[in-house]
Amino acid sequence: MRVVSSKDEMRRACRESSRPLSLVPTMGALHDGHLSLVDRARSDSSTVAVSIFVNPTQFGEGEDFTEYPRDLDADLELLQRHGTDLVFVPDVAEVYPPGFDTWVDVGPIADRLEGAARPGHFRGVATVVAKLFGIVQPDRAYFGQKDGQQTVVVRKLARDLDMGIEVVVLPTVRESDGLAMSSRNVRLNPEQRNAAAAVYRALAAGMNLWSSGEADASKVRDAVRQELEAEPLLEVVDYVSVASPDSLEELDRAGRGAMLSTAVHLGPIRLIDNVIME
Ligand SMILES: Nc1ncnc2c1ncn2[C@@H]1O[C@H](COP(=O)(O)OP(=O)(O)OP(=O)(O)O)[C@@H](O)[C@H]1O
Ligand SMILES: CC(C)(CO)[C@@H](O)C(=O)[O-]
Ligand code: BAL
Repeated sequence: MRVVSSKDEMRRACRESSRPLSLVPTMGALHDGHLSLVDRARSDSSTVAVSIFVNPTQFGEGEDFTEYPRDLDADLELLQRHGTDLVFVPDVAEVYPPGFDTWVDVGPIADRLEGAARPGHFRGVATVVAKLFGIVQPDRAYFGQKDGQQTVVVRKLARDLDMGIEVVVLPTVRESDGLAMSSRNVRLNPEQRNAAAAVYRALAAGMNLWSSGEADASKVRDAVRQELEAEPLLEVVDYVSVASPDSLEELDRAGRGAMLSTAVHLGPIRLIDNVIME
C-alpha cells in the first residue's frame, strides 16, 4: 500500500496503475461503513484508491471542523488490511493552494435539506469531489447511502460535467440497534449513544406507516417527528422530509423510490439518516 500526500505524485501513481481504478473518498476516522465501500471497490477493480481529507470548505462557521475525529494511524492499518493500493492524504494547502478560486455549484438540489441547514456545504463537497476526481481520474467512485443527498449531488456533478466516472452508491451500514455508523458517533456519551437509536426507529416508524398503505407524506413525516420528539435528548430536529429522489423536492404523496430523511442535534453532534421507500 502506498501513501501519498502530493497531488502530482497521486496523479502519476494513478496513471501508472492498472484499470479499472476505483476511488473511495472519505474524511477518515474509518468504520465498517467506509470499509464496506473499500471492500466492494476491491472486488470490482484492479486498483483501489482511498482519499482521507477533512475538507474545510464543506464546514460552515461554528461547525465541527476542528473537533472532527481524526486517527490516521488506525485508518492506514485498516486500509492495508482491506487491500487498498493507494491512499491519498493531502493537507489543506495542497488541495487549496493560494489563489484557488474556482467553485462547483450544482444548482437548487444543493439548497434543500442538508444544504438549507448547512449553507455552502454542498458547494464545498462538490468542489472537493471534482478535484479528487480530477487528480485520481477513477473509472468508478463509491459513496454511502447514509449521506443520501450527497449521492444525488455527486451523481449530478459527474453527469453534468461529463466526467465519465461511474458513481456507485452502497447501502448504509448500521449498528445492531439501527444507528447508522458515522465517524462522529464516537463523540456521543453512553446516554446520548442510547438516545441516538431513536433516529432510525423514527424512520422505521414512518416506513411502517407507508408500508401499511398511508401515502399522505405529511402523515408519514408526522409519524417520524412524533417518534423523534419522544426522545428527550434529541434537542432539535432540523427537518423530516419525504422527497423526490432526483430533485429532492418535498412530495405530497409518498411513492416508491422517495427518500425519507431526517437530521437531528444530539449532544455535541448532528446526526443524519435516511431510508428509501421501497
Ligand atoms: N454507515 C455508513 N454506511 C455506508 N457508507 C457510509 C457510512 N458512513 C459513511 N459512509 C460513506 O463513507 C464515505 C465517507 O464518509 P465520511 O468520511 O464523511 O464518514 P461519515 O462516517 O459519514 O462521517 P460523518 O457522518 O461524521 O460525516 C461517504 O460516501 C459516506 O456516505
Ligand atoms: C465525499 C466527501 C469525502 C467529500 O469531502 C465527504 O463529504 C464525505 O466523507 O462524505
Ligand atoms: N459525510 C458528510 C460529511 C460532512 O458531514 O461534512
